[in-house]
Amino acid sequence: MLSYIIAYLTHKIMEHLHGRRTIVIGTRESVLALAQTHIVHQYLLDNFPDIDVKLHSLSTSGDKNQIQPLHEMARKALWTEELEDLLLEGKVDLIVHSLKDMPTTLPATCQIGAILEREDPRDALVVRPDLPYRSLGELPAGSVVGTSSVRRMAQISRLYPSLVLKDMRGNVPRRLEKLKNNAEFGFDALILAAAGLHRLNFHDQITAYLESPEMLHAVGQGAIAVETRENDPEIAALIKGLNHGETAKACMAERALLRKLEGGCSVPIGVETSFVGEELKMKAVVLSVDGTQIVETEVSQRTETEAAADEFGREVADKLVELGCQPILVEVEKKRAEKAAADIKRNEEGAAIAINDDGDIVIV
Ligand SMILES: NCc1[nH]cc(CCC(=O)O)c1CC(=O)O
Repeated sequence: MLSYIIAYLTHKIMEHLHGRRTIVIGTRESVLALAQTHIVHQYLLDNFPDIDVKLHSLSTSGDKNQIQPLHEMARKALWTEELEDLLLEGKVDLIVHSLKDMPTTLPATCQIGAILEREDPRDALVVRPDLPYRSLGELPAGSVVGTSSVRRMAQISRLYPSLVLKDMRGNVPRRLEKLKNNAEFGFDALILAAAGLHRLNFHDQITAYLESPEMLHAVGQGAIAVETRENDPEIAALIKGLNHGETAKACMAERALLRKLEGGCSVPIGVETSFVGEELKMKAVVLSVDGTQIVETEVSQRTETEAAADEFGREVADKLVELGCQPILVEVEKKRAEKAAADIKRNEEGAAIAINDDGDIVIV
């Protein structure tokens, strides 16, 4: 902690000596991360012409081959914590993230400073261009669907048990390439977040949008978050205008739900939220990994503040517990623990763990 403070103060003094204010934005290096960062960068340039804005991009542990040795402990935070260190040291002043990739609990003294207006939060189906099928339901038995999200897998297995789910990794453009190269990779379709495809101008690749009751999306999907230091009024003032009230409230509610249910392990949880006037409506689902067990609910509540949204998310979590989701959570946790034990053994023989699309932990 002391080293952060010293690094931060040194940085501030140097800046003072140089006169003009420079803001540094921290980001991952993926094309999607850079496209999202560009939105924030442009906003700052347009609204604060007297400030210099620089980018500091980093290939985070989560990005590097998307594979980590087990001793590194695969955690969702692998995507975020190296950038958070830079933030606390004052080497960057704000970080632009996909909210979906952020853990529900942030390090002390970091906070979400703004959440931008949500892009389309739905998942999208991309069918290989030479195939005629237009929906998951049209795909013939045995078709191979690529995704590495347990949430997507569980929901597809439940409705379409004859489809074959196969892990698909890599950044968004790479996944689209793998889909087209059937001879080498053997995929017939893949599922990606619509938001990522839209932001990279891949609208024309989308075969169909998936939504409830077929598929609920991940918590925070489609939203961009700006992470800042707590007690940094200067940066807070610069980014305030980026916050979109309804998106922030909907996402706070989703994150509160997940925080209450996840208990440290990754569970197939899907959500769908929308504002109808001042009423926030939330659909939420908890599934077993194979999709055979499901608990779902839909609740609406007047939600005027972020604190109320947080409270609402926790209430929806309680409702899911009342409806009996606990055995599913316990089962998922048990399987995870068994798998972890087996994998420690495998790791001794050289296996590794990786982080998938929704920040879940998988062994490869
Ligand atoms: N971890 C991958 C990730 N993180 C955010 C997005 C898409 C953009 C978003 O959901 O906001 C994606 C790719 C995907 O799931 O297809």
